[in-house]
Amino acid sequence: MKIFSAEQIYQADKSTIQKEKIKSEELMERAATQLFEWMHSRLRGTQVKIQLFCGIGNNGGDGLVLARKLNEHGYSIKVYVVNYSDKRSEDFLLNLERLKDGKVWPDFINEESELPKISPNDIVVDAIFGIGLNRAPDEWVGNLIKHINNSRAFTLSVDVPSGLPVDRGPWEPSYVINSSYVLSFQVPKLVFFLPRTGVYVNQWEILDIGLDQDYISNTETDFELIGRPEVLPMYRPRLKFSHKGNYGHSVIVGGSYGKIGAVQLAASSCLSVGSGLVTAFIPKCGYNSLQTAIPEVMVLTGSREKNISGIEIPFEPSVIGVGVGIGQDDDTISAFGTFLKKMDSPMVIDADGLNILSQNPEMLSDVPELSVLTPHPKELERLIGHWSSDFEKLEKAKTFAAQYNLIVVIKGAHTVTLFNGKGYVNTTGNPGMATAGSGDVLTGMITGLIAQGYSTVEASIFGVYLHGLAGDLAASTKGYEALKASTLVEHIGSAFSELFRQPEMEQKDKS
Ligand SMILES: NC(=O)C1=CN([C@@H]2O[C@H](COP(=O)(O)OP(=O)(O)OC[C@H]3O[C@@H](n4cnc5c(N)ncnc54)[C@H](OP(=O)(O)O)[C@@H]3O)[C@@H](O)[C@H]2O)[C@H](O)CC1
Ligand SMILES: [K+]
Repeated sequence: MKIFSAEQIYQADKSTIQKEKIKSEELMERAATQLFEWMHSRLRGTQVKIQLFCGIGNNGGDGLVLARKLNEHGYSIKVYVVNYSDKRSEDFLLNLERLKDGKVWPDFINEESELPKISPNDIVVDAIFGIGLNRAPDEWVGNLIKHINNSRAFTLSVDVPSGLPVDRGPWEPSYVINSSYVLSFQVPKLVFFLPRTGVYVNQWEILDIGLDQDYISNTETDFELIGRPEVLPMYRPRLKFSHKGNYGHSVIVGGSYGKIGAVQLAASSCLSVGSGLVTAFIPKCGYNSLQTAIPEVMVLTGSREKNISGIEIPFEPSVIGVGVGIGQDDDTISAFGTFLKKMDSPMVIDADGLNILSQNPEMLSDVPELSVLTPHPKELERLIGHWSSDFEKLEKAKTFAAQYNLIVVIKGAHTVTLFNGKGYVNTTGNPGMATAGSGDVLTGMITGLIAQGYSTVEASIFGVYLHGLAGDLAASTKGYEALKASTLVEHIGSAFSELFRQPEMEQKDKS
């Protein structure tokens, strides 16, 4: 699903109004009707107090229409207009009159007003600011937002949490609504998925308000949300008359004394995702344990006992996953540098492989083009430097990826794969996956997919999605805390099956 910028959403708005020959107020009515139906289908007339805080723009206008409809259906409502500007939108004004026609008179809140009482049992509708927010809210508006947050009432945000800009980090982090639920019009917003801004969104849902489909399908976006519909077309079915030679030979290079398990996890994930053959290159100390743990994996060792000091692969691998558990011994660093120079196969570089690159940036130009780097935020910071917002991080990482013609997979709650100026935002996974070895599993999975002929970017997007799905399936039986990286590997097969589960079966499961 495409993730539009605010500008593109306004454009979609305009295009819908022109094409359908409707007025903007009708689109607002349509949007707010969706809001009302969402609430009404859940509340079914419950007499809970609903406090609606409406700004003076179109986000506030949506709130006023919703208030009118709730009132018409007998709900107990209280409406406040947060009067932060004289520049009220036309549709706001029109709907203010319509609300008054229904004998609902809002209280106007300004700088001098007392903060209204909000009980934790109330429902707050947050329609103060939408995607039009373009500067820091005034202090008194910020204080109102803090007051709403402190009330602990269930807070339903219209389109976006108020105070959260959609194309940058917030000016003042405490002046943003902590939304219990965001009902976002037509498209998800990027800020829902980024670590510093996603924290304001507990849950979100899209409301389809029928914006122009032609505009939506013909417009290129900088970011895309990756769900099942996006990954299914990437899947490469295995052919009946194929053999292991058709599915590539992966090499996993890594490990050091005490960290052979990292290679074990990567190699077994690589096999489980379908790589035809897998060879591991490790220091001698890991030979017995690795051969015993995974009989399917072939093992090559270097000359040293405890770490890698030279890497010789006596064949041309389809792909190389390198860095897991490799350590940062001086000899390992120079072995890694030499290896990068002589190899042409695409690589998936993780962990200390990345740390070696950040300390020896001259090596970056030797990384084969279109290889994949899989940093977690700390490793990324070592590679690209500090950032002050998620947006700056994404821009810097995009520039870095373009400079070396690489794919950068920024791991996190919503892992973002960056390639060719575009970001692919993953939707699977859970906090149980924040555990030792989880990254090694991802490295193995992406490597194994590349071995089978997936392009490196598809392998990254698909691998990240499957890894998260395996984690979700594992968590459904194990819970978050007990989830181990090896449990992820065990669930890779079910993750593939889950991809092809029919919607009817899902329905049946729910009943
Ligand atoms: N296509 C859709 O998704 C539809 C969305 N709708 C809703 O419309 C809002 C966007 O409405 P808009 O009026 O453009 O913007 P806001 O309501 O977010 O803000 C109103 C104005 O407030 C001014 N502003 C911005 N920041 C501040 C601030 N910190 N303090 C004071 N005032 C501020 C700004 O105007 P200026 O001229 O003063 O800059 C804003 O324009 C969207 O989120 C949806 O809820 C439609 O209802 C249906 C279609
Ligand atoms: K809002």
